[in-house]
Amino acid sequence: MLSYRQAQEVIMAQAKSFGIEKVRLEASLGRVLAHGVFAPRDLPPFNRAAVDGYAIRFVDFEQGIRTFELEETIFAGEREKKALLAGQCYKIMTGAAVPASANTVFRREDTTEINNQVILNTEKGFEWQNIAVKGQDLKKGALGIPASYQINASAIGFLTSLGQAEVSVHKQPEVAIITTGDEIKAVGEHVDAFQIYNSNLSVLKALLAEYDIEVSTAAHVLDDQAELKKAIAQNLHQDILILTGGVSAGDADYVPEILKDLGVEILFHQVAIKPGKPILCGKINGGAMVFALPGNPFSCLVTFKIFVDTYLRTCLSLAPSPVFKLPADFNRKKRTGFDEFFPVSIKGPQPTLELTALNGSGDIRLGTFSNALAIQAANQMEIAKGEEIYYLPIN
Ligand SMILES: Nc1nc2c(c(=O)[nH]1)N[C@H]1C(S)=C(S)[C@@H](COP(=O)(O)OP(=O)(O)OC[C@H]3O[C@@H](n4cnc5c(N)ncnc54)[C@H](O)[C@@H]3O)O[C@H]1N2
Ligand code: MOO
Repeated sequence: MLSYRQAQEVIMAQAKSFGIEKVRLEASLGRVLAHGVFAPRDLPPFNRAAVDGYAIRFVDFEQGIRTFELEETIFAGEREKKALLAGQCYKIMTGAAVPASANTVFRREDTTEINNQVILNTEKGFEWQNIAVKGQDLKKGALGIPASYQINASAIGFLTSLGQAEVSVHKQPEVAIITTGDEIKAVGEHVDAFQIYNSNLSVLKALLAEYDIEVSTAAHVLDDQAELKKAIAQNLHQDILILTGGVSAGDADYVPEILKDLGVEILFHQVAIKPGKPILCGKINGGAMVFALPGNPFSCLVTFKIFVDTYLRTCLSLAPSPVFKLPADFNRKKRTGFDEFFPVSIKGPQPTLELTALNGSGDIRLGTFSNALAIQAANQMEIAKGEEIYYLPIN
């Protein structure tokens, strides 16, 4: 049986680009830049006053001048009318362009203005004080954001400042989800005593939405071999097909056989992890990468995070999800020789990982009260309180 890292290698070797497209900047949150974006001009584009105050010539200050003639007032977006002469100052507002004749700004609080005279009440001052100098953030022609950057709110702001109305991003894959099981109902449908709601479908849609991926098909199929075969066959042309349930050893666990019958090449079936051992991953020539995730809700979440995520990130040219280390504030023993994943919360001013209650992989609370997935390595049979362990941020 493969370890999850070996399985990730197998998945990464299958990664491919889904192409490149241009999207409006407002619609680009979560998308991954296909090309670097360069600065079309210096940023800031002018010497910008960083405070409300008075702009002077630093040479005047050096020569001991402390009282200045107020020459004119400059608001943000305005150009000055005259250059400063010795002993003169501008009143200037935050965000306004500091004229070329000035190179130091004093805060309003450090001055007294009476009858067009401005008196400095401080002996501290330096050249370019309180000025964001033209090009200090980014020089014209310099790389602003590199390719393979996943666009977040800050980047939307940055790209707007770079004057980008649209950006080239990696195309999203076409993704289909098929959930299986006679016991599964959609919310709103009547549920009998032995039936449950289709939480896996909602979880998978939400996990894909983090990449701004909207699923193209979402179907639920009963444990009926013919129906399941039909539904799978209809979706093998997609870029990614995600199934949940029906991959382990039960009498109604038809997924592996059906996939083989339909010509899907099985890349691996079962990985040495808990939860999520029954996962199957396959691919059809010229068609879908297939992930058959275990039906248990937490297994479904974990296997998405470890495997589907790895595939998506590699295809979209993103680096693998980062893994971090913090001390555990609990003891934990494990019986399997597998890598085990369990929900934890990062807590406290000197952060530690705290266990989140979860009654096994069927617990419908999933990682709701956690923000990380801790990893107990295969060979680490016991975690002692205080020991540093790896975790993957989630939520
Ligand atoms: N004899 C064995 N039995 C099981 C094994 C095994 O190795 N040998 N593996 C166990 C593990 S581990 C898991 S995980 C499950 C995986 O089972 P399946 O992927 O075949 O899934 P199902 O049997 O269809 O369902 C399992 C569980 O999950 C619930 N489920 C299914 N779909 C959904 C959904 N869309 N939303 C919410 N919950 C769902 C389902 O009702 C079951 O309770 O197998 C173990 N058994
Ligand atoms: O190991 Mo299964 O994936 O939890 O219940």
